[in-house]
Amino acid sequence: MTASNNVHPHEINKFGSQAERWWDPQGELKTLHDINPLRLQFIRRFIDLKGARIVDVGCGGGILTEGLAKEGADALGIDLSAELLDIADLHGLESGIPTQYRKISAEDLAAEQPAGFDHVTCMEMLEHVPDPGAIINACATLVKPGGMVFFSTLNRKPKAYLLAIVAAEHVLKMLPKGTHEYKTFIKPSELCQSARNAGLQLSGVVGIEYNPLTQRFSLGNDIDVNYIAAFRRPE
Ligand SMILES: C[S@@+](CC[C@H](N)C(=O)[O-])C[C@H]1O[C@@H](n2cnc3c(N)ncnc32)[C@H](O)[C@@H]1O
Repeated sequence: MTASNNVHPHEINKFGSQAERWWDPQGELKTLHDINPLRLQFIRRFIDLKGARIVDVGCGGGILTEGLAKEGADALGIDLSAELLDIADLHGLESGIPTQYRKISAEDLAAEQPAGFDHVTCMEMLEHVPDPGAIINACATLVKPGGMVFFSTLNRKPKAYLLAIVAAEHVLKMLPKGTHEYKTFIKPSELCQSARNAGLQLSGVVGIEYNPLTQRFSLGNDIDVNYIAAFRRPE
């Protein structure tokens, strides 16, 4: 599979159609807003963001990219949705937080700038592409030796089907219907195997847990649903 066809156009259109509501913290993307501080908290366990050159792969409207830049990173967000990149740019202008965005695939950026970044983030994106392994390879190429790569995704477990699709999309309506497809979810063992094949070493993994009573997310040991994994590219 090449970079140009490692994309589901319907996924790009689906997320692009949500562009105008992307930055509404109570809107359709509320979950991404709610988990963003937790993602940053996990990332900070491994790296110093200040001055670090980071590429955020599949950045969407820039929720994480801006969060990284706010903490002093030199952050570039890449995505294939022009609508989302426009919204990300616009939000950056409004917030005054300096960020850059480009419409380019991870694979093409990796060919253009191998080892061009101190660290790489790729959150909630792998389950939306035909060949996640190719994205993992590209991320491993983009990072400098000694740098970290962070992936988050959904675990292919019945519990994730029940919570991330049945509950979140249909019962609690936290996410728009059709956001996720169970068969695209990725087991931590599969993510680790692909990352190992790409030359990355696992440094840590954490679950993002949801408590329906408090309606709050937290980091924890339960990786059955949504999880973040940190990998290092050896020197
Ligand atoms: C669920 S959103 C996650 C956005 C962002 N990473 C976050 O977590 O805040 C998935 C994003 O992946 C992007 N995407 C899907 N396929 C892609 C591809 N092949 N290359 C780059 N971005 C892609 C979509 O346009 C969308 O912005």
